[in-house]
Amino acid sequence: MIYTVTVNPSIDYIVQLEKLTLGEVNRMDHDAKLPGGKGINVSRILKELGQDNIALGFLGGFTGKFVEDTLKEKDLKTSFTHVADDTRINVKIKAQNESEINGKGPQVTAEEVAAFKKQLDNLTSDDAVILSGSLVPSLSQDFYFDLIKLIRSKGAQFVIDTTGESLMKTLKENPLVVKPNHHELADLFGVELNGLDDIVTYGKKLLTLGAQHVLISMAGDGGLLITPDEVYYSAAPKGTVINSVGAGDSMIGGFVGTFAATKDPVESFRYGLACGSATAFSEDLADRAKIDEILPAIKIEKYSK
Ligand SMILES: Nc1ncnc2c1ncn2[C@@H]1O[C@H](COP(=O)(O)OP(=O)(O)OP(=O)(O)O)[C@@H](O)[C@H]1O
Ligand SMILES: O=P(O)(O)OC[C@@]1(O)O[C@H](CO)[C@@H](O)[C@@H]1O
Repeated sequence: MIYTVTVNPSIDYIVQLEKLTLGEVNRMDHDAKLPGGKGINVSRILKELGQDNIALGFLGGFTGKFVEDTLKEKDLKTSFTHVADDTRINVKIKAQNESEINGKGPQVTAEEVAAFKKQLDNLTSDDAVILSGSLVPSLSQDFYFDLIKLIRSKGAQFVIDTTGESLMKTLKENPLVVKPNHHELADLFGVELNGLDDIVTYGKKLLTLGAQHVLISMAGDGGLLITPDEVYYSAAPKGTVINSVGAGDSMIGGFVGTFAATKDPVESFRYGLACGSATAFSEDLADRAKIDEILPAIKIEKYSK
């Protein structure tokens, strides 16, 4: 089974207007309320790909109820730990450019954390856990790392979508895949990356440090897959970007869901790219029809310096 963990889910409140003027009353043209949070987005893409999975994490209050009800309507399997405080609302403003205001998230008590962790007690080597998104304020920065040690002690695989020191620290536990974008990769090593050669050089360091596969996403410039044997590159397919929120999560969902089914990293990369772009070209996350429409446009080539 694949489990996703969204410690800090959200309602994503997407607001569209032609122009945002700070300090004025602005009127929106269109809005949408979507269940959000990185792990939840991964779960939704896995479901589109027909990959059985269970979404875990913390949900609370009327906002948490909205998220849970919406996921149930979409027939997703969930097993959230309920908390007293409200799940956050993240505001995504699409105007002249895209701006996001993400909430801090609810307080989570020690009892709630213990109840959540119990769900990982029965993991086996057939399972994979995808940990994604920010932590809530009451949790220590070591929370993910402690979970990873628990997951690895059961022989299960893990994937973590995080950045900076938290990512570096987890590499020695051999994540199935890591997916920094090219800016995050540069920040990770405190360098400026000029072009694909530089990106590959630093991406390979993540393999050396312990990742099993490295995906580097580059938004409209496509992506790279680095395996111990080869490096692959694909440009992004052309299309009209409608809402790129969740493109990175979709890429992870596409990769992990396909890897679980095929164990083929290149095929997984193909689906990762298609899911990422299909989400960028959709109002909400990609659905299966959009993913299938994009797949033929993905052209992967071996990359050599
Ligand atoms: N403008 C775009 N056009 C085509 N494909 C895109 C575009 N933006 C994203 N994608 C696809 O989605 C993948 C992931 O996007 P991106 O690099 O923006 O991830 P990210 O930085 O983790 O995104 P986010 O945090 O917004 O989810 C890209 O590698 C690409 O395949
Ligand atoms: O605040 P975090 O946890 O880093 O990111 C949360 C978030 O921006 O990530 C998803 C897109 O990747 C959205 O659904 C959600 O609002």
